[in-house]
Amino acid sequence: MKIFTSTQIHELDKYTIDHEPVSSINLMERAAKAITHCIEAEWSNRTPIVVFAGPGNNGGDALAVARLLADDGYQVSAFLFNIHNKLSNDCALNKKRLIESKRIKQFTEVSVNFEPPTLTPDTVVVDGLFGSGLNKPLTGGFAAMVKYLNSSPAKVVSIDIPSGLICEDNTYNISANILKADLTLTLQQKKLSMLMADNQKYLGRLKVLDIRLSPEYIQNTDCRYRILEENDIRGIMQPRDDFAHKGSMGHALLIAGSYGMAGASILATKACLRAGAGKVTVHSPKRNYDIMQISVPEAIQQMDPEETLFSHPVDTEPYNALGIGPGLGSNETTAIALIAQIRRSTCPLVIDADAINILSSHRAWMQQLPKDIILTPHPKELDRLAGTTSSCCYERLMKASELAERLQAYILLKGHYSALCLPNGHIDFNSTGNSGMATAGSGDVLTGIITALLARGYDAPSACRIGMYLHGLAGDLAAKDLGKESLIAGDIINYLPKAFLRMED
Ligand SMILES: NC(=O)C1=CN([C@@H]2O[C@H](COP(=O)(O)OP(=O)(O)OC[C@H]3O[C@@H](n4cnc5c(N)ncnc54)[C@H](O)[C@@H]3O)[C@@H](O)[C@H]2O)[C@@H](O)CC1
Ligand SMILES: [K+]
Repeated sequence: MKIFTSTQIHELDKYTIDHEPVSSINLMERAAKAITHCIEAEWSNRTPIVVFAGPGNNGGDALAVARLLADDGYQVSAFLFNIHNKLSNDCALNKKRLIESKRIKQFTEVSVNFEPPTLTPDTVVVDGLFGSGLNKPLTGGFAAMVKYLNSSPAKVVSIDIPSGLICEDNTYNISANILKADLTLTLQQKKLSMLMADNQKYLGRLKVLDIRLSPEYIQNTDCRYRILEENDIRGIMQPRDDFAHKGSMGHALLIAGSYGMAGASILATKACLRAGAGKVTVHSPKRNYDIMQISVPEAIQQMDPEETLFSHPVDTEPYNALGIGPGLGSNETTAIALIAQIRRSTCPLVIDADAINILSSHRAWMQQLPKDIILTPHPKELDRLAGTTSSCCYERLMKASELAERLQAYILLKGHYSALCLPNGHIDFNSTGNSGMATAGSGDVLTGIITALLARGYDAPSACRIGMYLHGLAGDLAAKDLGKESLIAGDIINYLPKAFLRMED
């Protein structure tokens, strides 16, 4: 699913009007009907409804919803905020239609003073103050209104987007001036800000309503952001060749696990095997030999000359991909071995965990990273790597994207909607996964999976897309059986076969 920017949404709206063709007022009626339908499915007509409409088309939607609900027997009061005496055409037309329909209990147009109504816990507020046209944070009277609604006991349904939340960049927005909805009914597609962890508190439950905007525009318009769905992944997954043998399915090398951190290398290695690599070699310090041999008998052991850490880069000639970092530690000897390893590697590379932390504390080395390298930081690792301390998810995402462009690398920023930042500035969001996967070792599993896919011959973007999707899907399947609370990284590996099976259906 493509994620359009607010500018593109505006164009999509216009294109639909011109090409379907449909008049803009009828398109608004279509949206209003879909919204009304959802509200009626949730609340009976004994529910008092208070509608807050702004001066633009979001307000137009809200006034149309007010009329439709009143027509269906709901007790509706509506407030239209027209402080600059300027309404969009369709908002003005819907104001006229609402007044003419006469079913409404109360309609108030606010130009200067606003006497807030009493909102009871059983009231449903329909928020149509601002939608995708909001281009700066709310201030003054509108900010005060949001605060009043946020402190009221009423349930809030936001049309398109909670008022005050901007579709893309909320870096300088003020949390108190953004409405906290209980239900957000967004039109046609999710907005970028809805994918950010720090904005979830405003959305409540989120539903996407299809209002049949031009499929042609949607298909033909290039888009910086998209959410990867099952079909996108099915489209790039290759069937396993009937004549495959272990030599043709790729030989993956993992350099992982210092003494005391063998678990990370065990998880990455098992995941790599389960993700279908023909052969997996794992390089670890001598003292981890027994535990590795016992835990993953399917893997080939390669021992570092050091007892407790990674110290010697290896020849990557025999391997088709290298994953490095899980449980590696950040000892200076390891740091020097890491950069030497990166320099001499001739195969595709995945850099994770401690390997990322080492690069963060030796930033000059970043210039030596080969093109097309994959980095899989979680937010804190990204902050260290990019040298930022932002608590704003959008700002962090933009930093990750800039870094991906600068390094010509693939940066997979892990999170609920893991974001794959591509060298061309585009960003693909993952749609699988759940909060149960926020557990130690989950990232090591992802590294193992992506390394396997690279070794099997997928290119870097496909390996990242398939890898994060399957990782999340395995987590979802595990959570279905086991619940989220007790999920551990090993469960993700155990459910990886089922995730593959699902994709083969
Ligand atoms: N895009 C689509 O596909 C459709 C959009 N529709 C509705 O149209 C909405 C977008 O309408 P508009 O583009 O008219 O935009 P909005 O209704 O979101 O708001 C636009 C108005 O707000 C003002 N404004 C912007 N930032 C402000 C701020 N910080 N403080 C005060 N005023 C501010 C603008 O000057 C403008 O007057 C959507 O959210 C949706 O609800 C629907 O009618 C149907 C189809
Ligand atoms: K809104």
